[in-house]
Amino acid sequence: MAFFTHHICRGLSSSAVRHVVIKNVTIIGGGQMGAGIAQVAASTGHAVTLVDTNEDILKKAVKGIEGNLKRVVKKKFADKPEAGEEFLQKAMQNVSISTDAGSVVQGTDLVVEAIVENLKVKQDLFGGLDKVAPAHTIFASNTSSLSITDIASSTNRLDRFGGLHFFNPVPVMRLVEVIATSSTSQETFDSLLNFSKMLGKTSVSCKDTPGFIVNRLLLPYILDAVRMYERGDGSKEDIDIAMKLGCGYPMGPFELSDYVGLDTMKFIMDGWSAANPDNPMFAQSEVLNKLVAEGKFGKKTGEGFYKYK
Ligand SMILES: CCCCCCC[C@H](O)CC(=O)SCCNC(=O)CCNC(=O)[C@H](O)C(C)(C)COP(=O)([O-])OP(=O)([O-])OC[C@H]1O[C@@H](n2cnc3c(N)ncnc32)[C@H](O)[C@@H]1OP(=O)([O-])[O-]
Ligand SMILES: NC(=O)c1ccc[n+]([C@@H]2O[C@H](COP(=O)([O-])OP(=O)(O)OC[C@H]3O[C@@H](n4cnc5c(N)ncnc54)[C@H](O)[C@@H]3O)[C@@H](O)[C@H]2O)c1
Repeated sequence: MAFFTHHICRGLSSSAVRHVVIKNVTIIGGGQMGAGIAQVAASTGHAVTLVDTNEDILKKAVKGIEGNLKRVVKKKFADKPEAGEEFLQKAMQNVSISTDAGSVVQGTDLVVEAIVENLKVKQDLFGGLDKVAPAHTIFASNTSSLSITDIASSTNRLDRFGGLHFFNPVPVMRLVEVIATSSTSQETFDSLLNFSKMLGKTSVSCKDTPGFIVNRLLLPYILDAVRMYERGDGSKEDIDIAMKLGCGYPMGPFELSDYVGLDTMKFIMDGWSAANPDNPMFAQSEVLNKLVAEGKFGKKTGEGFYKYK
């Protein structure tokens, strides 16, 4: 009931409350999610700096963004190739890269973090950035499963901190979950909603609860599929076919796991298992542990539940 009232209040007051106009965005983490968020933000007119500790990953991300945009342009501007070329040039000019987050946040309105799913690493990153980012800068995490409140606790800007949970692949998936903690200001919440709208996404919000809406429902489904496979009740191929043809899902649970990344999936599981040690849902999975130990993280490494080479 408390949540309902809170939610309505946010909705009613949103038109009256000012929001920060987000023009300059720093995205930290140049992997699948960071690159996707950068692509969408750059192609909707935002000046984007993509940051990663690994320069090769940044180069790969920029190449990937350009390749994706070329595909989009070819389709969207089929009758107007010049306008398409101009769109591509503008979007690519909006993207710059850096390996030093601290030096680029000076001029940024919003930091979106999409680094490894580890609380301590995220806290260290935000704690450091909090000391150097301008006062008006909003911080947001793209975490799949961690508490936004816990991540924000490493900073002194609890009112300017929220969750922006995008879905993979970002350019295609239309949803963003916008999460306010009990300390997030209305202005910050509205700014994040407005930013999501500017990216062309539909947003939903919920309390800062484990997995928010989508992953709270998706995680048990995927883990049940893994247990079913481990028990030998069905092959992974048949389980995938069943969920695609029986439910109309675009990917089966094993294809989706490989797509998300088995390393990320294990980070999520381990985090929830530590928080809920008695819940059998989060018990260790032998199959998942083995694949991750072998460096088979799914599509991004060429092998996971399936081979992609
Ligand atoms: C235990 C833990 C479990 C929880 C994990 C949680 C993880 C996380 O927090 C939440 C998630 O994200 S959950 C995950 C949520 N995600 C899901 O559930 C995803 C489920 N899968 C899907 O929706 C579809 O299989 C895809 C959209 C991936 C591919 O579609 P398809 O029909 O099989 O193949 P297609 O015909 O080739 O592509 C169609 C169009 O998409 C375009 N495109 C494709 N990839 C692209 C990229 N990387 N970039 C840009 N664009 C890309 C492509 O160009 C084409 O565009 P066009 O304009 O039409 O020519
Ligand atoms: N993969 C998905 O489907 C998905 C969907 C939604 C949300 N998420 C979340 O998004 C985040 C990133 O996931 P991903 O799939 O893009 O991971 P990824 O492994 O593809 O990319 C993570 C990137 O972060 C970089 N990195 C790590 N620590 C860093 C630091 N301190 N500073 C700068 N860069 C750093 C790594 O070099 C890597 O390139 C995670 O929190 C994940 O839970 C993932």
